[in-house]
Amino acid sequence: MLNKLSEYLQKQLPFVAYRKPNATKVKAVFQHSDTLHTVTDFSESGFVFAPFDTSQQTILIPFDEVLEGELETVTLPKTTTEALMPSAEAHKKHLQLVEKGVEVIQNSDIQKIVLSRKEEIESQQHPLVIFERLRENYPTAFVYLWYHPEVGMWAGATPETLVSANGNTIKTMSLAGTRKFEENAAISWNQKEIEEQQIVTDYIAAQLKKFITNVTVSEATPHRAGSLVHLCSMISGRMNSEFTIGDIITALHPTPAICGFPTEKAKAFILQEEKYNRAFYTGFLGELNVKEETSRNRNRKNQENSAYRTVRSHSELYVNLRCMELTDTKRILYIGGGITKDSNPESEWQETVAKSQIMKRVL
Ligand SMILES: C=C(O[C@H]1C=CC=C(C(=O)O)[C@@H]1O)C(=O)O
Repeated sequence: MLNKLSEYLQKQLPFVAYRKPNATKVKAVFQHSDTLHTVTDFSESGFVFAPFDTSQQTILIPFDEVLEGELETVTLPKTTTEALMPSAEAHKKHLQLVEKGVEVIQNSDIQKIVLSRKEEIESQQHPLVIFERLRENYPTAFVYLWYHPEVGMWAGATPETLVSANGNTIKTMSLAGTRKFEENAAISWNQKEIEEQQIVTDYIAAQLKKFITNVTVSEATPHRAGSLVHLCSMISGRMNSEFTIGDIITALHPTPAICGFPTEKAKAFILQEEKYNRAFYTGFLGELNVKEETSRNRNRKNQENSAYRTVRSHSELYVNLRCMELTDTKRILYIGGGITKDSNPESEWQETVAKSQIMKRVL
């Protein structure tokens, strides 16, 4: 598989390689042409790559060729930029952005806004080395390397599921609140963190109730993401048969975990005040409508074995967090955090620094 990935990189053809949370095998999807396929209503089948702002194009890499297996080790030099600190100017800019966010929240009905920044690092660490080290460092994350010649190259290790659908069974999570992970240390989550995660849970549950009769929400528990820990609730249910995965995706994205609440007002603030294009950061990605054929007996008592085939579809989508864009000479990291009325700008800055180290560690 390594040779094929190198060949696709060299020929500048679209591909995606990914490793699912807690899996050992890598999957890779290779597109046989350099056409730019886009998604219109999520009835398509392929690997989807969606931006934060849905007025921009959602890209699809069709399943032209899919390989699955162990990936050979990349024998190229490995460096790290973990100790690299952002500039004083970036610090000041982020503090100002967060202060503005807190002020707007305190003076309006907005409860939460997720504010972010990007950080450019001069690095030519090879994409396949980045992919390998993300896999080594973050076994419980969804780790990927994605490329399309007309769009660019992205890599990441995200802890967050947007939605997984197996037939009509829908599962998702509400993830928010961030602390540094410390071995054997019990975390006492503060009111700000509990609230920011509850906003996400309530929103997701309310949105899903439009399509699911019995929505189940688990208690919030700590969810480790490399050197960080978040608060996480699992949310699930069975989608009523008149709806599709497209309805669920459209209702969920962008959740308050990466945008804010109320959605439209938070989004308007982000688009106006962040002053940069998030592009695919805080968008989502993953397998869309993978078709699985199963054979079943029409009648179990019937020894004649009149089997019939059913096609079941499954999708597994993740929120594009802890990610970077790879250009020829730079690695551009995207990082953010949830702001509420109680946010402390300096702590929010520190949180983005801690999140950036997830990526710097492998550069
Ligand atoms: C927006 C990001 O994280 C989100 C997901 C988990 C915890 C978050 C937080 O604590 O603020 C964010 O909502 C990011 O990592 O860039």
